[in-house]
Amino acid sequence: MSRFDHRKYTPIQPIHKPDRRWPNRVIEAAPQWCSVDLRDGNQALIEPMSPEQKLEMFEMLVDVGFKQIEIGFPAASQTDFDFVRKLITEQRIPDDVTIQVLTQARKPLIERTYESLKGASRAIVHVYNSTSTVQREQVFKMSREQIKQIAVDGATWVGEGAARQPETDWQFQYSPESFTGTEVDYAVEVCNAVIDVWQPTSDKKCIINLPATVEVATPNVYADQIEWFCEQVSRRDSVIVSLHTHNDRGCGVAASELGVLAGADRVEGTLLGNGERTGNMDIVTMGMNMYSAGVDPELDFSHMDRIINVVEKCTQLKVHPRHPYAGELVFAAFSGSHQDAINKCLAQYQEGETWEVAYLPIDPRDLGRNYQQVIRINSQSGKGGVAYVLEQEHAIKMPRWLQVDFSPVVQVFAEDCESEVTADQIVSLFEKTYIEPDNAIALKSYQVNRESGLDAMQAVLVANHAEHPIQGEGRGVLEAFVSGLNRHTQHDIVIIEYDEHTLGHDDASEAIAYVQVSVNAQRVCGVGRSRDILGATFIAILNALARAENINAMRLSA
Ligand SMILES: CC(=O)SCCNC(=O)CCNC(=O)[C@H](O)C(C)(C)COP(=O)(O)OP(=O)(O)OC[C@H]1O[C@@H](n2cnc3c(N)ncnc32)[C@H](O)[C@@H]1OP(=O)(O)O
Ligand SMILES: CC(C)C(=O)C(=O)O
Repeated sequence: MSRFDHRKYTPIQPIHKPDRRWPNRVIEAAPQWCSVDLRDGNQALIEPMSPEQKLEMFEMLVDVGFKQIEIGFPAASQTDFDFVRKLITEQRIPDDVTIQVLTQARKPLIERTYESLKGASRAIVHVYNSTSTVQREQVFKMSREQIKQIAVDGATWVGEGAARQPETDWQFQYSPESFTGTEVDYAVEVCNAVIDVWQPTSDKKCIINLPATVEVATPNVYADQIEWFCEQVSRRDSVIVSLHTHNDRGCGVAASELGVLAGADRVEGTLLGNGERTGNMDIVTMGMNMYSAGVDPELDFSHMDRIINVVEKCTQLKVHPRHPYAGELVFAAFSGSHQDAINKCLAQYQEGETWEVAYLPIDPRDLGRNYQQVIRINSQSGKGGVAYVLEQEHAIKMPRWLQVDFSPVVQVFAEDCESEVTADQIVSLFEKTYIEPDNAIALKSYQVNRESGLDAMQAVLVANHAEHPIQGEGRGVLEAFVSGLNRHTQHDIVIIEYDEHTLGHDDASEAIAYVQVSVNAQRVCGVGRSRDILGATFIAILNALARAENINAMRLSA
């Protein structure tokens, strides 16, 4: 018998709410954000953060723009207690930032919590107890009334503690922990009892935080619960409804997004989603989802690499390379058709316009990334990507016919090395293929005379350590050069395509010339580089000829 048996599990029963309104809404403004990196994030770590790490994280959260930060569970450990004290006594809390601390609904813990907060100018005291059926029946082994009483007692002790320290501007927060596993009418009943104790007003609101402590259903079920709660809770205009979702089913962000549509005012989460088990809902993703829809998240993620660096350092967990908006690979395109589309869209994009670039939901530069990291080359890449890399990294603007010619060269190389091909490897492949082919024929000197519209040219070529003087005529220098080559080599060389540009912007810049020639009916490309554009073109033709000779083992005749 397999142990893999889904009949062991039962689905969560959604609430009946045919009048739901949230599906017709869109998010148009940022919710109040609260970072719980230093509490829920911290409590889930293999090694909780050191005081130095906590401070570094706190300062980064402030810089990102959080106005509410849950800084710990001061009654739980001396480290957390001391950290709260440090922030307060060293006056490290900016005037527009409110610290929040968590406590169980137990009197000694609440008293210790207030002790940690002495001297704070403002603080949110967050008290919780579990209300779900599983916790009531199996953990606490208490009735609904008894569980409600824990909440009411907790709220009372929180109120009393605040009254003893009137110098601080207090706000109270209550979480019916495991809300999503709680009958929603019972959750409202418990929260209303807490609200009755605290007597909030529209000027002095309390926060009711509704956690998906463990994510157990699709996000629409959570949204229905939130909308229903918002309709039923007492003193709605005096209550800030807050969300706290986890990611057990991979929908933590979606649940918070739908919860906001359903009427919530506030969202708790962590940067990049660290937290218990699969993590807390990721505020970077939710904020950037808003940003990419043209809504100001009121958080600044422009220095994403700093955020990643601090989060990785403090959590000792690596950010996944495919993590939304932040991962190393999320703006990288390896596949040919994606590169082609990105390349074409970026070429048309003008600074200041609405962003519409295929395959790039946002402009990577907004997060401190650059376009160089966008197009990356492996065996799945196409000509556009390779051309993009050469242009970005080395100012080489291959004409389309050369892109077509070069792409298979890179592909074979990528297949052979079975890994990503770097920009340096691409440029050296390019040089080896077109600029420095084996048995290259060098241009030692040349001279052009123009008389009555006819160019006569003489040049000295060097191949296999021997000099080869050539001379030719034509209605243009290139024709004259090719006629000299044809005469000397007995080949039939015809220029099919030609392009050139400078590699820089000053007089000292080199020119680069690209040619496609037919050598005895075989098409072959060559590239030449020189301070002199004419010389660059002759070199390009000679390199094409050398490549044709290599292919056919022909040799320049004496
Ligand atoms: C979903 C969440 O993330 S909630 C936050 C969870 N975070 C943490 O727990 C991290 C910090 N916690 C701790 O370090 C410890 O739990 C402490 C120091 C706070 C308390 O430790 P202990 O006193 O050993 O108690 P413990 O946490 O094991 O709790 C068990 C007891 O408290 C009761 N309890 C648990 N939670 C609560 C609560 N929120 N309110 C009231 N009582 C509670 C339990 O019923 C149990 O009672 P019992 O001893 O009579 O059976
Ligand atoms: C204390 C509460 C808000 C919590 O962390 C949770 O339920 O996940």
